[in-house]
Formats: sequence, structure tokens, C-alpha cells
Amino acid sequence: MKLNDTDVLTLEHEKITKLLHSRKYFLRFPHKLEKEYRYHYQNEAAREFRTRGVIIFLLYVLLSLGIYQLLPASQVWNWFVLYSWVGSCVFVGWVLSLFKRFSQWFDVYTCVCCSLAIAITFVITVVLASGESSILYHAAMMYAVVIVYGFVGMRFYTATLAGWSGGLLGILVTHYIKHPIDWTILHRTYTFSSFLGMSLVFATDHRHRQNYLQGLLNAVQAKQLEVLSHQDVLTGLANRRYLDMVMQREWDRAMRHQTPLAIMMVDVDFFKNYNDHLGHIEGDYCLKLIADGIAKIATRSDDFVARYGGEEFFLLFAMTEEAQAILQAKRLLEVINDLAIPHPVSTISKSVTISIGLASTVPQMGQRPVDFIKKVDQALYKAKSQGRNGFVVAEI
Ligand SMILES: Nc1nc2c(ncn2[C@@H]2O[C@H](COP(=O)(O)OP(=O)(O)OP(=O)(O)O)[C@@H](O)[C@H]2O)c(=O)[nH]1
Repeated sequence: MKLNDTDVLTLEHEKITKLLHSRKYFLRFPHKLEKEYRYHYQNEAAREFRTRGVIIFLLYVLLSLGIYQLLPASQVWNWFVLYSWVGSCVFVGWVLSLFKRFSQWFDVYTCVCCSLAIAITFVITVVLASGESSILYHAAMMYAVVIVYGFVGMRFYTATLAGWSGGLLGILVTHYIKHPIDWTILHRTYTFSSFLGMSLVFATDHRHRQNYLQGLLNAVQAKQLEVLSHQDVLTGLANRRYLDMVMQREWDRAMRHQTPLAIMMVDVDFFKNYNDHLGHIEGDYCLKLIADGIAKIATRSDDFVARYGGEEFFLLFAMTEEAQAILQAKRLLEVINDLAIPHPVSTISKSVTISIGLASTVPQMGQRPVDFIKKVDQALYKAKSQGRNGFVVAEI
């Protein structure tokens, strides 16, 4: 495994930054992100509505009391019967928000409840408003419209749909009961407050999306930092610090499940000569090629490759017996030979070669990973002394 996550994270980082700085996403993200955003948003909005619903309901009760005190006695009963339907809509929306399994339907149920609440307020206003109390009804309708847009927590399109469909429903009902509509005053109240509400919810929706993108960006940056702290800069493999963590984790796991754990230590042959002859930059390039070659044989998700230091590499294979580890060592020697990186000053080959020490063990209580590594390191130097370009299995 090479820590290629960095490439994916860099791409992700670029994508989000671009989106954050573009003005295109105002109220809609690209398809996949929009889907994720909605999922996240609906859950959060439903959770917030559990508190907001109570506040809206209290405001509704306070307003009702205010209206009740100011209305002429002849209108109180009619108004009370009709207006209590608005309260019922708020209440139903709030009750639904208490059930987490309905969160994914937050947009739908709030849209329906708000649309009905506006339609009822609309009809009450048109039918009951007359004389001195008229202004009271219209003020209450404006209040309801602004609440729907600004406080419920719907996205721009849903709130707009709820606001205008509520008005349309109100008009249809008013026509149905054949009651005249005073369009002039209605435009000054309902239409005006609808546009006011739309600009409010537009700004909120946009800001919410911006915060969401910023949150994603922070998460990607945190992940990038984490990967960087685990990565060897030159080769892109895991670094020594990360190796120590993984080795301990895999050792403990293998001990718990009593499964074999194999490790391999790899050292480039005559690398000092290579560096001295071709220079440090060529040496770096050679190490990168070898790292890529080594990463090729660690194909399983549990396989782990790290740069142990200098021109030494470390491979870890969970649940791997000695015989399988030997096969891997043979494959690795082939891979490096196939790379055919010219080595003008090697006394054993025309190209760069490696030596390998390896072993597999089922860790037991009282054994330490550091001793296991030491034995494999000794096997590696045995491979060197036996002529290089080969492997030696350590006796555990
Ligand atoms: N270019 C480059 N060279 C490195 C790096 N890290 C270590 N080296 C060099 O690797 C060489 C290691 O040399 P030695 O440990 O003497 O081993 P060797 O020459 O490979 O000899 P054998 O291991 O016995 O085959 C040294 O010259 C180090 O300077 C690196 O990051 N880049």
C-alpha cells in the first residue's frame, strides 16, 4: 500500500475550494454533493426544528392572545375556529420532527404544513378582515409568511414552494366560497412579505451551503495533515513513525487471533556506490522507482509497506505463513530485476538489486515485536554477506 490517499485528498481539496470560490453553487451543488448535502441538511434541519417548532408555537400563541384582545367580540369565535387550524399545522410539523425516521422527509412535511398554514391564514385574512381589525389580520398573515420563510429552516426552493402554493390554495378556496379579494392590500401584505421572506431564505440557504463546504474543506485538510504526518516525503510510502504504530497494532491483532504475521526487510545493494557514482539526485530517483516496485507486490488491503530509513524498506503481511512470504520475496526480487535500473558500479549485476530478510511468526505472550524485527534484520545482513540479490529466512 502506498499512501496514494494524498492524491485523492488533493483532488478533493481542489474541487471544494473551486466550488467555494465559484458563484455557481448558490442554491445547488453538483449532483453527488447535493445528494450528500441534502441528507446532512434534512437531519440537521429536523433536529433544529424540534427546538424552533416550540418557539414558533409560543410566538403563535402570543400573537393569538394579542389578536384575541383586539378583535371585536362578534368576530372572535370565527377567528378562533379558523386560526386554531394554523396552530394545528405547526403542531403536526413539530410532532413529525420528533421522529428521527421522518427526518429524510423534513422538506416534504414542512412544505405541506407551511403551505396549509399560509392558505388558512390567507383565507382568514380575506374573509374576516374588515374595518378597523383588517390591519390586524393582514399583519398576522405577514407574520405567518415571514415565519415560514425565515424560521422553519426549509431550503430556498422548498420555502418558496410552500409560500406561493399556500397563497394559491388560499386564492382557490376564496374563489370557491365566492368571496371577493382586495388585491391592492393583499399585494402590500402577502406579496410583499413573500418577497421579503424569499430574500431572507435565499441568504440563509446560501450561507448554510457555504458553511457546509467550509466544513468539508476543514475535514479534508485535517485528513491531509494526518496522511502527511504518516508519509515519507521522498517515496510516498508510510514513514517509520507510522510503521511503528502499524507494526504494534498488527502484532497485537495477530496475537489475539493467533494468526501468522510475516515481515520483510529490504535493502538496496551497493547503494552508496550508486550515490557516489551517479549523484544524490539520481539516487533519490532510484529509491522512488524501487519504492513503486515494492508497493506493487503489496496488493492486499492489509499489506503494508514503509520506508524504514535510508535505502531500507519494510513490508508487513498479516495472516501470512512463511511459505507465502517466501513467494512474495521471490516476486519482489523479480520485480526489482525487471525494473532494470542501471547500476554502473555494482559488482554483482548490471542493474540495481536488493537483499531481503524475512520471517513469519504467530506472536505469543511475552514476545516483543522489536525482537522479531531484530532477527529479520540479522537475516537481511546474512543475505548481504551471502552475496546479495537474494533472501534469507530468519529463524524465530
Ligand atoms: N540519494 C539518497 N541516498 C540515500 C538516502 N538515504 C540514504 N542514502 C544513502 O544510501 C547509502 C547507504 O549505504 P550503505 O548503508 O553503506 O549501504 P550500501 O552501499 O547499499 O551497501 P550494502 O547495503 O552493503 O549493499 C548511503 O550512501 C546514504 O547516503 C536518500 O534518501 N537519498
